[in-house]
Amino acid sequence: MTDSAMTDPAITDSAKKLVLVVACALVDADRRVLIAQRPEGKAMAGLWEFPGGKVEPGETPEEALIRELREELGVDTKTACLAPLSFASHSYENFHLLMPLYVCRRWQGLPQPREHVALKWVRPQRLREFSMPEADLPLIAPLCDLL
Ligand SMILES: Nc1nc2c([nH]c(=O)n2[C@@H]2O[C@H](COP(=O)(O)OP(=O)(O)OP(=O)(O)O)[C@@H](O)[C@H]2O)c(=O)[nH]1
Repeated sequence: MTDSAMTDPAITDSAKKLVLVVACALVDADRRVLIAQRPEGKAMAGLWEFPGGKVEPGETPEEALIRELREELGVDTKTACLAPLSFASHSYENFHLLMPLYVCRRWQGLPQPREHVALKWVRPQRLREFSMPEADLPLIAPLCDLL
């Protein structure tokens, strides 16, 4: 590594693995957003996140999100019901997260916490009262603006 690569944060950041994760703000009729609490034993345990997960090879982001919503919450939706809102680009210690956030207002089924400890419907203005992953914090303002 050159001297400049060791001191320039842009260059050192680019050495981190880029991880593509899709996330979704499910929005109910009262304009509340669904957040889910991460279980013990996982990184960032106890934090409240938007449902979603990593995009697997061969999947579009929308396919990945539809799969994750089914696996994590037991709800079904389709691409036409997923509206891109914003994205997070955040450097964690071991990887750089790129996370598009979609809004979904139409789905089938009642969300169940299949992989999380708990689920909560929250008005976007109250999201700051919950501990969320650092990457998610800039996503709160666009949700407040929208809802
Ligand atoms: N689903 C989701 N993941 C988020 C959010 N914010 C955030 O930093 N992440 C990070 O993005 C990654 C999500 O990938 P994941 O859900 O497939 O990974 P995981 O750690 O739960 O499990 P895994 O690595 O065993 O698959 C995690 O590192 C998670 O901490 C968020 O709002 N929603």
